[in-house]
Amino acid sequence: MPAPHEVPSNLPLVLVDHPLAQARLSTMRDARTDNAAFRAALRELTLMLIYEATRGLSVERVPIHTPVAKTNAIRLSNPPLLVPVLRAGLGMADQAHALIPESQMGFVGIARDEETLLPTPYMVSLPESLAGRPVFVLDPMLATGGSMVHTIKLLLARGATDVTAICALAAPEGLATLAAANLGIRVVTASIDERLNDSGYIVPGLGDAGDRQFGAV
Ligand SMILES: O=P(O)(O)OC[C@H]1O[C@H](OP(=O)(O)OP(=O)(O)O)[C@H](O)[C@@H]1O
Ligand SMILES: O=c1cc[nH]c(=O)[nH]1
Ligand SMILES: [Mg+2]
Repeated sequence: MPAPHEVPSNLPLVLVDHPLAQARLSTMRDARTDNAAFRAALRELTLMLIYEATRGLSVERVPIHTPVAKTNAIRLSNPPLLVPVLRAGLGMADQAHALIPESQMGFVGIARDEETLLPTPYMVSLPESLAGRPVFVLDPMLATGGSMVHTIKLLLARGATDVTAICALAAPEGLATLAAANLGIRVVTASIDERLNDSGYIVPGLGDAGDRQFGAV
């Protein structure tokens, strides 16, 4: 495993360490934050993560008139498919869609087995072909990396070649798993935390991101 904050060299990573992003993440980390405030902080953090993730997307120029003169409008020429990983990724979906309203959305449902820590998929709703389309996977937590690797393999099997994993926070172990899987993706996250504990939770982390938003199941 890499030491904390060491990023595997074959895994492009954008660390969104802006103070406003760190403030929202701190609200999410605080055990006193209730479900509603947690959801609000995740929405706001998602705005900043998507802002950074979209920075390099291709754009096209379309002639328009302002009230004063002719100019070129700029719009995304190939908007990403948004793929929230249920449940916890649902809390990022609306905000991402609000920022990129022309995007389509697919869905993947995975629950981690808390004994084995292996991903247990229960739902896939994705377009047949993803060739030529950027894809943003939305999941607040990258812990062991098992759920993210499973999701990305579903996307690659449909022809995706441009995948970005967008996470509120990531464990070094999960980044190492992604790098070892060599899937050719990039990661956008607001934090690389210290480690996983014996139960597979991110430390210091924020607990169970699904439960913190929607209640325990
Ligand atoms: O990297 P991993 O070790 O696979 O863990 C990360 C997964 O755990 C959480 O989901 P969880 O399984 O708790 O499901 P939930 O969103 O329904 O709570 C989280 O949202 C990720 O999908
Ligand atoms: O810390 C963790 C690890 C996996 N999933 C979560 O929701 N939190
Ligand atoms: Mg959960």
